[in-house]
Amino acid sequence: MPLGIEEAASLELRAQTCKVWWPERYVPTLTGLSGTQVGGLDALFQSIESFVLLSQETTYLTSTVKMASLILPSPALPLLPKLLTTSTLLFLLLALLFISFGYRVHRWSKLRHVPGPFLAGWTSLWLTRRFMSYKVYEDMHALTKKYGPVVRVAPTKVIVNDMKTIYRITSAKSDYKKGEWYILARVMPGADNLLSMRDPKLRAKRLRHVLPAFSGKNQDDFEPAVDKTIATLLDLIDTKYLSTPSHFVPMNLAQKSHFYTLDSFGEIAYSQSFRSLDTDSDALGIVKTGDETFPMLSAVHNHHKIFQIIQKWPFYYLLPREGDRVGFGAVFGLALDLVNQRSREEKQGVDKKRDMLQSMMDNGLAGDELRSEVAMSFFVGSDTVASAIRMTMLLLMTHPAAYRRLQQEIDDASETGKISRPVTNDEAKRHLPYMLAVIQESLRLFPPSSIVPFFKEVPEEGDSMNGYYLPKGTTIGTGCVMWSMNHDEGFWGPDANVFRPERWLEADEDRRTEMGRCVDLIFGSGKFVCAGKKVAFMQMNKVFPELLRRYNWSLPDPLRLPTIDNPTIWDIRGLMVRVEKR
Ligand code: HEM
Repeated sequence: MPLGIEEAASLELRAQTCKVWWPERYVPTLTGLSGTQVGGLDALFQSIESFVLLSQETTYLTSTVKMASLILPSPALPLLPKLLTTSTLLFLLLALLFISFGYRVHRWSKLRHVPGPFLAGWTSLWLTRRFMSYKVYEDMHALTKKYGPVVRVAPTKVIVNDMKTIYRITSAKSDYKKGEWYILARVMPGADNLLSMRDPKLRAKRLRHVLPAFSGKNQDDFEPAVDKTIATLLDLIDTKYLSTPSHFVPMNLAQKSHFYTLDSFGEIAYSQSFRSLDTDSDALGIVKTGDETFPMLSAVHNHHKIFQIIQKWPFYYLLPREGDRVGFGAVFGLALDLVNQRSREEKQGVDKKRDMLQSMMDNGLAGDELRSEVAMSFFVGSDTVASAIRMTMLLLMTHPAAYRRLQQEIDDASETGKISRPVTNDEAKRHLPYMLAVIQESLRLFPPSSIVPFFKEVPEEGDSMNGYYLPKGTTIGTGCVMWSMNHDEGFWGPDANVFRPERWLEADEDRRTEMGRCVDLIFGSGKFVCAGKKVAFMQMNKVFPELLRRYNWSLPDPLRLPTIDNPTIWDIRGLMVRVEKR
């Protein structure tokens, strides 16, 4: 039977996802085993999905077997064949089920006082389904509205929708640490990066190696690198994508914003562009790798253990590796090339570059540790800001009053010489207050990583919050509540869901600070705060003035509006815009 468009698109997505995780060299074998290309990969994908869903159940079973092995003493082993009659097997099965049930009741009872959906207290699959819907941010909002600030979302997991509590548990002095979830951020098998590293002592050491690179202390200002990329972006638009009243040239703004953040991050971090804007293509496949992996991540946010399993023998051999032409393997290869090239230059006595990579090397980072930081940075350093830029532009194009006011502010500042061409970060911060309000308001409405849970682990002695005691072994999702906190009518007022940058200018200083603290949380906070926050704001502050003073932007076709999903960051498909020179 012919496939419908949606079915075909879903199968294609699954097939693509498989290609990322099972690089090209495996795909022919897998498809050969199972017949047609898409059908075979689809079947494979379904088994992966089932595997993911069952992994949690496997964990229970393992615990059950461990408990059973304590009950069955080892001297009984030689007698085992005699004991294995049908009735003893049946008895053992029942005993296992009983122990398993007991284990679940015990686990449920630890957090029974915390409100939440009934099923969530018994099985992790409830939360997994929410993650896989890509709408977990809305679900978390609905839950906190119904149950209050602390909600149980899985047998050992809660979310907390309270700004003060989140600041407290993430503060430098708190004993909370990153939960096992963070292993999902281990981009390179076997080598942790700053984001995936959980051990507080190792993290403190890595921070010393890595943080100076992000803060820009050891290198030239990052601005020239960003200016260079903006010039390439404007050049691309001027030469290829300008529409006129009689001639429409569609431009995919979602894609170009990602090219901009990727290339400017390349310049800042490695003194070289990734040539996406130059070539107007995802030249190194980094964008594609991220886009294909994120849907997969949403299935495992609640099943990090599966990652621990596949990073070990024998699954290890199936993982992507340098030398692959696509997927993560290709990205590791790129990380290796960048590091090797820099080491060669060092040996040849080439003048030291003053970028992030050099700073990390000068601070003692080398080998796999360095490569893992580089590989991770391709994703954290570009996807999030690209998401913020595309959502801001979409909000502006759909809110003409805000759009006009911002364009006017930029025009006035240009005419009076308050901002130069290209605008500096400092000028933007001092002379474009409405633009800063637009950015804050856009980040508030669409926090870039609003479905990512960033689970934190309650300390050994447990903790009490908002009237609930949380014992050791509980983890708290501090990320996937960002949408909820930033759409809370109690905090933001009845127009919490409305894009209204003016709220930032109308508020008095105390209130503005409080609002800023709430939005700030989308970057994490305290000892877990995003290392690239300054870089992210600089990339945004510098690009909007250039885009708006030079061009007019609009959505050309009201019948073909873009579709928006959130399989980890905001993904807008079909953001085809009309760009006209002013
Ligand atoms: C709008 C843009 C961005 C947002 C919303 C964002 C958000 C976040 C969040 C929520 C975390 C994790 C916090 C936690 O563990 O609780 C994080 C970590 C991190 N981010 Fe960002 N980020 C952005 C841009 C960037 C950029 C541009 C870079 C690189 C230049 C970057 C580098 C990092 C790094 C290295 C970490 C790990 C920090 C650590 O664990 O100590 N981020 N970010």
